[in-house]
Amino acid sequence: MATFNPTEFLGWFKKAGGWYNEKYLGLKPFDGMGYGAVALESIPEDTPLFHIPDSLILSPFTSDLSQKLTPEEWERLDHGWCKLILVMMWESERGPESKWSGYLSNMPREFDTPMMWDEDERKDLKGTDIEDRIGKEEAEKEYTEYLLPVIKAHPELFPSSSPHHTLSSFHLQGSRILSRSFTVPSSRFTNLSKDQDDDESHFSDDDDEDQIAVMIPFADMLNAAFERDNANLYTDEEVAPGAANGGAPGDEKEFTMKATKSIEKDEQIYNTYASPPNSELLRKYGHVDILPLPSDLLELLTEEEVGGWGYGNPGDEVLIDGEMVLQCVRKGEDDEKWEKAMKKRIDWWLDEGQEDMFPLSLSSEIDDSLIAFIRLLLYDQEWLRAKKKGKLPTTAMDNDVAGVIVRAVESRLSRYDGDIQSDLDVIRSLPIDHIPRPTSSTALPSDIPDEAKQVNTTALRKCYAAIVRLGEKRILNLALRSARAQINRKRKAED
Ligand SMILES: C[S@@+](CC[C@H](N)C(=O)[O-])C[C@H]1O[C@@H](n2cnc3c(N)ncnc32)[C@H](O)[C@@H]1O
Repeated sequence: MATFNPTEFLGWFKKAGGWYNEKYLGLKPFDGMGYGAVALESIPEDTPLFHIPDSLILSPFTSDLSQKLTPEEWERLDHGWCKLILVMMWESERGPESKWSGYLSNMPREFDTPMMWDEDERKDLKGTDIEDRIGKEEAEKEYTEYLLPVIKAHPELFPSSSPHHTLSSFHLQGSRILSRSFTVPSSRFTNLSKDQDDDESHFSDDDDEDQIAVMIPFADMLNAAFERDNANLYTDEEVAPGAANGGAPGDEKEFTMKATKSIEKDEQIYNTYASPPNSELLRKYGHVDILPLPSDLLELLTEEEVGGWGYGNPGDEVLIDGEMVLQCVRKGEDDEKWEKAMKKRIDWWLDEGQEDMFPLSLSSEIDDSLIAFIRLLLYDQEWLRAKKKGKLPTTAMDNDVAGVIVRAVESRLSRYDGDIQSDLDVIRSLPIDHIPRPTSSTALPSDIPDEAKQVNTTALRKCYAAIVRLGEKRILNLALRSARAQINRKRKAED
């Protein structure tokens, strides 16, 4: 992250039409977090911190790249983040001529997400929810299939000698999008051109449904940590007229970052990344959240699971795959007829807008939708009622449901190589103060000398992977205990 130059970035931002609250907000490095925003004075709640006109958002709609390609070429790029990545490559290629030059030249060039780990390091993620979601091979296929043909066909836009559109540049831009983009309705941009074109014919209602990833300069300078957010990004409809810019709103649409609480001088200004579990934090951003776990959560764990290390991410989750649940419902050798019957039920479930991945969290309650899904597969009565009334199955836990949960969780646990003890050994090999984690004004307690905080990258990656595994195993063990307790309760009642 050493490429960031705050003076250059802020100068570019203002010149390009953005506004920020110079009285209250500064940018400075935070240990283990790269740069972030800091309160220069005590900030009252609701204070606008900066705002970004829509035209300053870097997106396939705001860049001119689409006009340099044929409509067919542009259409063919309509795949995942292909358009945005190519736009970022081309705008980087243009250097100072690009409207986003001061933004792109100040973006990080190095990432610590598992996508960038070597094969050995990635093995530490075996069994976790990240294991199958890194997607390196799929991403590279996307580069070869969709981007490379356009890049090769347009040497005037993408000169062959340039470093800006190689495979490694593709990974760089992809990592930037993964960790810094915002999702907005595409109608925001299509309506923009609608107003300009004064032609409504080619805008359908469906446009409102589409969400696209875009890069919002400055908004992506804020770090985040579990339940520490004190600022939020608002669209203009959500901001009172005249609040932004400290005065009259501009003619153009814009996004505004506002303080959602009063913020003390020198405190870090945090946005929210929606408190994802550590597996998602690591996959997307390359870090994990560790906090001292509150006593009510610690009480749910055994002494062995806490292991003298009472930290974790209270927002942790493990996903149980519907396919695995189906296999656990299967009793012995089922035939083709059974498969077909189950497929019907699962199709119905999905048509009802339900997910087929079920989150378990650090709680003794089992997710209602997992129970309902199991009941749908287990009981013909539930299926007939569901189909007839168009209602989801009930969410009552009984012995058979608990039995399926036990089998599914045991099967999920068997995917890891080691046990909780081995994870704790890796984690405890690093002093807690050497693992980046947020305090209010700096990332690490300031009385630790800088040299002592230096941790080698491999050791930190190993530790992050172990923290993800530990968080998941704690949750799975807890779910196992809850389901077994249900079975025991029933047995006792029967006795
Ligand atoms: C949206 S950017 C925030 C700005 C970034 N720190 C920078 O210097 O450009 C997200 C990245 O910031 C870092 N980050 C954010 N919150 C963090 C946290 N709680 N702990 C460690 N790193 C964090 C991670 O590297 C993440 O990928």
